[in-house]
Amino acid sequence: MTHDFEARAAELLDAGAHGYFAGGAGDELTLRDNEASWGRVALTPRVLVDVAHRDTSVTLLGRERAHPFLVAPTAYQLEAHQDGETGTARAAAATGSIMVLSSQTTTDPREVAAAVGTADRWFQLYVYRDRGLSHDLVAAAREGGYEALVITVDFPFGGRRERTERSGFTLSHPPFVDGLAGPLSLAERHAMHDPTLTWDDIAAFGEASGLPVVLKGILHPADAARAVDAGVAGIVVSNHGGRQLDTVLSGADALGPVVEAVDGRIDVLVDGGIRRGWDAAKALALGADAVLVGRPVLWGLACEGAAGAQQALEQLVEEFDETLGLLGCPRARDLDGSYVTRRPS
Ligand SMILES: Cc1cc2nc3c(=O)[nH]c(=O)nc-3n(C[C@H](O)[C@H](O)[C@H](O)COP(=O)(O)O)c2cc1C
Ligand SMILES: CCCCCCC(=O)C(=O)O
Repeated sequence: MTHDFEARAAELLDAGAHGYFAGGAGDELTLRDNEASWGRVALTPRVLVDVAHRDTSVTLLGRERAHPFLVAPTAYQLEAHQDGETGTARAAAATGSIMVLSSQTTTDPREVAAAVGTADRWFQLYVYRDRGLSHDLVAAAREGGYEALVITVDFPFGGRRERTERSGFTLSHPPFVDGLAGPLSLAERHAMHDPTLTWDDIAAFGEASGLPVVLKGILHPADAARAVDAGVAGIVVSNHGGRQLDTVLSGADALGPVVEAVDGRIDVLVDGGIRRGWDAAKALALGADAVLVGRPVLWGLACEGAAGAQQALEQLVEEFDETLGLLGCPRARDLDGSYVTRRPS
């Protein structure tokens, strides 16, 4: 059970690493609301529908995928378990999930790719002040056969992560990027991010990489519309797992207006607080094309390496399939607003 992994990981990980992985920004109101807000969306099932056979597949960036779950990019996975990013990639491959590898990976993107052959993989890009460094990361991603570039746009600089600071997190495994930039302290690592990044910079990375671009960290419908105009292939509605600005809107609450603004012109993904298969069904009913999952995979990895990460993903997919059946909507593609109701607050 993913909740068991969460509890066990808190015991297994040292306090520093656990504080970093689990923590959010400020008073962690958004961190808590990320999970709570899926609970405010109620499922409204239909009955007497033949659900003997269910189809969990969705289409994303023009390709059919077995189910709507992606592994969210999370940094420093060797701090969670010796299987690290390679273990997570194996788990993703075994479950037909797209792995999104972080720019702050502790394993060379090409090594991660080599461990999973032709399995689907995307690369998450941080645009650093040193643009050459970001272009070097893109080059490594290209060599590793990553199929899309997920540019994170909600990190002009790091949020106020008080739990991480209190926990005394330090890195014992140097991130891959340190091999390009030199060893960095945590403060220097924060300072690498480019606070001058604007819409004008996005196209350059798309053109240089030749890969479809997905912008991660959109909450405002006006930014979603701007992303469509910028020519990207998709967006991720995300508040970075509650780790950037506390009290911002949850993914679940931001999704509807964003979907409306995008109006089907590009793919819309969402993350934050998705812990159960039925949360993903709600996301699709509200108009998302797919969902990303961060901490549940990390907790599985921390407890049992690649096998634990795989178990966490398998549980989500299984629950999603069951939800389609019990909801009376046997095809994931048919989920729409008629299957959800906002709980009165
Ligand atoms: C420990 C940790 C590290 C993260 N590292 C990154 C990262 O390197 N790049 C990025 O775009 N997002 C990063 N995120 C944010 C996740 O991609 C994702 O948006 C978030 O975790 C989703 O919420 P969830 O953990 O509730 O599923 C990180 C999140 C966590 C918890
Ligand atoms: C320590 C600064 C870099 C953090 C990059 C990873 C990340 O996005 C996170 O949320 O943590």
